[in-house]
Amino acid sequence: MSNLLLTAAQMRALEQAAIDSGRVTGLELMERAGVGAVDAIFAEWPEMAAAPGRAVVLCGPGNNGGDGFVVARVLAGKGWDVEVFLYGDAERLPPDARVNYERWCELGKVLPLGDAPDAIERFPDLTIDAVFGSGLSRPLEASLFRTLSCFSQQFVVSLDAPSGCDLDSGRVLGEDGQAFHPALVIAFGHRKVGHACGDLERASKVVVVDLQLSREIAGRAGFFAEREIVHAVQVRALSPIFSKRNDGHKYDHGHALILTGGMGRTGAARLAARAALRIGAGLVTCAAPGAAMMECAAQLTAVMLRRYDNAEALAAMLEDDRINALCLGPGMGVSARVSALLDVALASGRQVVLDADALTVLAGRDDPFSLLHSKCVLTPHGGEFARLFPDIAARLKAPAMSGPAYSKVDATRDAAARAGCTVLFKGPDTVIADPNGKAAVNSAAYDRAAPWLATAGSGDVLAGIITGLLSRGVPPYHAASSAAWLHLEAAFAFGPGLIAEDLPEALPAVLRRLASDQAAFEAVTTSRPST
Ligand SMILES: NC(=O)C1=CN([C@@H]2O[C@H](COP(=O)(O)OP(=O)(O)OC[C@H]3O[C@@H](n4cnc5c(N)ncnc54)[C@H](O)[C@@H]3O)[C@@H](O)[C@H]2O)[C@@H](O)CC1
Ligand SMILES: Nc1ncnc2c1ncn2[C@@H]1O[C@H](COP(=O)(O)OP(=O)(O)O)[C@@H](O)[C@H]1O
Ligand SMILES: [K+]
Repeated sequence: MSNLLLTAAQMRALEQAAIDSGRVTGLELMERAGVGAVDAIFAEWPEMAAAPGRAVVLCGPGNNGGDGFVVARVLAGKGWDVEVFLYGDAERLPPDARVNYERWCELGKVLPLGDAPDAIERFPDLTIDAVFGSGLSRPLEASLFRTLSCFSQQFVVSLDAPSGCDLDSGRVLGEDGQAFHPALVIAFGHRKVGHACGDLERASKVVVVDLQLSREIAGRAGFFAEREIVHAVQVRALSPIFSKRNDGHKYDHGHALILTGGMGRTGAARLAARAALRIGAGLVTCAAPGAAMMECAAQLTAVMLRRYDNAEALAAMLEDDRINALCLGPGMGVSARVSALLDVALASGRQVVLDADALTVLAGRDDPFSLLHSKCVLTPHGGEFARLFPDIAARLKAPAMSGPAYSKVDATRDAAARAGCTVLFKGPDTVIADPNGKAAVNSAAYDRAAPWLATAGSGDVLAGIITGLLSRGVPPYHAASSAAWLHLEAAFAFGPGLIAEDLPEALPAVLRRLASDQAAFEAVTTSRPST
């Protein structure tokens, strides 16, 4: 599956380019969408393919409705009993949707959508929501939302979008943002940004119907500029950064320095340090204030320990230029002392991960971003993001009243541009952006939902994985996005019951799997006959 996440406008541009190529028409694409949707439904629920049942298809006034008419026709052709309802005026349907409306009218009736709730008494086995897709431009009328909500039973399938949800942001349009929750969403062509972030109900599933646009558009890889593209993060088996050279020395893999808080507050930094070591940093040192040395010494083994009591001591430590990545924030507290440490770390020009309290300290400054540089990574959760970027957070929080709505991806891109460094904005939908507009989403949703990752200290582990990757030479944006993916995979490798300590220990299993995927990939490529 492609890991591109498109905006609605990008999807339209791809479809238009395919149509302009003269090799496919809009009507053919609509047919592919509708036929593919029925295949996807039957793949999801094979019992439906085996025994035709009763379906309700709710169509809207645009091409999403057109897809609905195709689905109705295909289901009827397979022996289903299908009732079709239309929101709006058939005379005003766009041309392709109109053609499919007329084709359906040769087979059955179309009733006004307001009558649809009566159909519930006939116990539909399947409901198709084809009211709005990528063309949603304003909030649903309350009566329409009520009608849709009547169908909130198990087998509701939304074509392209749960109607009412903006596909650029995943946000439900409207003051109260009430969401309609289908069991299955069938995305056409590609997943859209809104399938991976925003308010989408995490229990539903998204599958993609391939519209085979690449057949029509040669060289699609370069279709969009890099800064316009959003990727779903996926660490491929091939990446050399996760394995180590056979002849490497520990210093070839970097030296990460993690600053701890005071006595009784060193756990967060120790978690980060363990994660940095597990991801392959050659050396990891925790630097602790004198009063916290005993506490750290009692807990650390492979992670080394140094003492620092103030900013001068940190500056002296950084004279060792083998230390190539720092992590500040976890458990450090918010004080003038931490602020001074921040200055030293940033002035050193090293790669720096700023997390937790370091972000709060930064946010308290008159000019939070003046010392940041391109080798920094900020890892805010929602609260820290709002402290650092209050106007951006307010814009994201305000009700989305029209589409395309401002998304978490837009917000993270704006934040990264302002900060001049990579920003990783945490949450079930973690977004990573760099100052040039590069952006990716690591979505813990659908088949990758891992709610047990929302546990104290898991963010500290993430900061440690990023620091470890930076120390190994992975550039900031890639370190942050790969770390988000590895962190989630580690949560899966362990499963429910996970606590933060388990995450670093689960990383070897994730790396082992990547290595075996790589071996499998190499076996395929080397056995493939050359042409
Ligand atoms: N362009 C293509 O070639 C293809 C498009 N496809 C389908 O077409 C969809 C996009 O079609 P459209 O651009 O026509 O968009 P939609 O079908 O999502 O709806 C747009 C229409 O709804 C109206 N509208 C928007 N929000 C409204 C609201 N809250 N209340 C009342 N009316 C509202 C708009 O004014 C417009 O008339 C995709 O999601 C996909 O399902 C697929 O058939 C694949 C091929
Ligand atoms: N519902 C969720 N599903 C999956 N991951 C989540 C969820 N909520 C939070 N996370 C992830 O858990 C981590 C929590 O980090 P953070 O908020 O900094 O907490 P802490 O400081 O306690 O470690 C982040 O990586 C975040 O992306
Ligand atoms: K829909």
